[in-house]
Amino acid sequence: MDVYAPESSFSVGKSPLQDGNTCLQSTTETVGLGEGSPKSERSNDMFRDDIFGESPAGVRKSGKGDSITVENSDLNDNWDDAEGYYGYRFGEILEGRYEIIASHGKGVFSTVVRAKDLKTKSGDPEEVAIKIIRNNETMYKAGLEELVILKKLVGADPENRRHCVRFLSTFKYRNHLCLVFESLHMNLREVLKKFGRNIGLKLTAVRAYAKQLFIALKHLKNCGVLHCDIKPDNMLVNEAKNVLKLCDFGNAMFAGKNEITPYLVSRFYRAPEIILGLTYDHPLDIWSVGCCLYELYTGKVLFPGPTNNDMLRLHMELKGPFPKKMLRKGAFTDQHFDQDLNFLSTEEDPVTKKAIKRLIVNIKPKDFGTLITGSPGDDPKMVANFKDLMEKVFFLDPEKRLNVSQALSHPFITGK
Ligand SMILES: Nc1ncnc2c1ncn2[C@@H]1O[C@H](COP(=O)(O)OP(=O)(O)OP(=O)(O)O)[C@@H](O)[C@H]1O
Repeated sequence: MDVYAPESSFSVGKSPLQDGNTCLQSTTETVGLGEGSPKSERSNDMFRDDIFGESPAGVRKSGKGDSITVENSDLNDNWDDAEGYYGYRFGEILEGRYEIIASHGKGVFSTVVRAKDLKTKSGDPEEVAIKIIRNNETMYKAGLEELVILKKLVGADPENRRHCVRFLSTFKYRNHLCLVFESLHMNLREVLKKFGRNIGLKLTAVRAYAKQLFIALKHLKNCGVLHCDIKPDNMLVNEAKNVLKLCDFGNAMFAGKNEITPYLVSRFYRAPEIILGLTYDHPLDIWSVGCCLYELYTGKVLFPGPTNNDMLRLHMELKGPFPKKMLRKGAFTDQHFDQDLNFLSTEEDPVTKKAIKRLIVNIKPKDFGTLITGSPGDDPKMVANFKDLMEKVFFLDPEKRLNVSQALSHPFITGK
């Protein structure tokens, strides 16, 4: 299989019943939900709120959106709400060119709208997505950083084959930085909700998405970019759901000497090197992709820790104790381990309700096989290959973790 070959159509749900739409089993483009494709459900998704770090509003590098109380920089701008989100209207034309037709979603950092580009080269209107950054100095600056990364990624992919959402242009409108992208249909959190709640997607769909994600990661690596916020919410698919693109480069940074912070990446998808305070690099994104692939296949979060300390315990319950060498290098190791490098679980005393530390020794790793059992109809060889890929992605030590080139040539991806 040519890993760079475009994807043909496939169905995503595990069974016709579960899909609630028998069309999903066909290989035609009627795979979508048809009329009234869902507007993003992100803003009222309780689950989504829970995946952020200890900090209430998630983590943005350079303080971007990290529990920031946003002061509207210009209270005379009565088109903004109190939090600096732009109060757009349907039918409104931005930049004399983009007519807003629907909403795509809302994040900590922006509102994303669907718009018609009325000034295309061909003369036919085309749909675009416009990310309207909140009117706030910190977010504006962060938006400019995102722009630098987007330009780098698009410049290095002239043929649009690397599965990163296509950045088209930028403009400033009523004090908001606006980023224009190709418009996609829905994010994978929504796909999972619609087609795979609690039971996940078909392994063939997971494989197709995995391949495209690794192509995106390879592109990021070639450009020296770390995404730092890979999660199903930041993966978009087209209407046929056979093309996936990575989006939201708002946390992305160039690899190199970056600030050590225990809250980078949404918590469930956060690699152990981040939590322990080691230097980090491309393997951190591989870890997040691994968490997402497991979640896509099973419909369940692999490491649903409510705190960083719980996350480390869950990591060890799957993979066994951390290598001592790794722990010795961590800037935050002493928050979670004693002097002899035994794990200290932070728990609530049932009587006093105060936080106490409990020493945990002899943590035994699980066999990944018990977590991935395969679903009826799955090719056993493909299931075995998937397990093997997962085992290699979840090396606690980032230096031993599967790298993106190895991932692209892994039998689960190549089918060989
Ligand atoms: N090009 C696009 N096409 C379709 N939908 C999109 C597009 N870009 C973004 N969206 C939708 O808008 C949501 C928010 O986008 P994005 O993550 O870039 O914004 P954000 O403000 O940085 O959010 P977050 O709070 O997650 O960091 C996405 O999860 C997705 O549902």
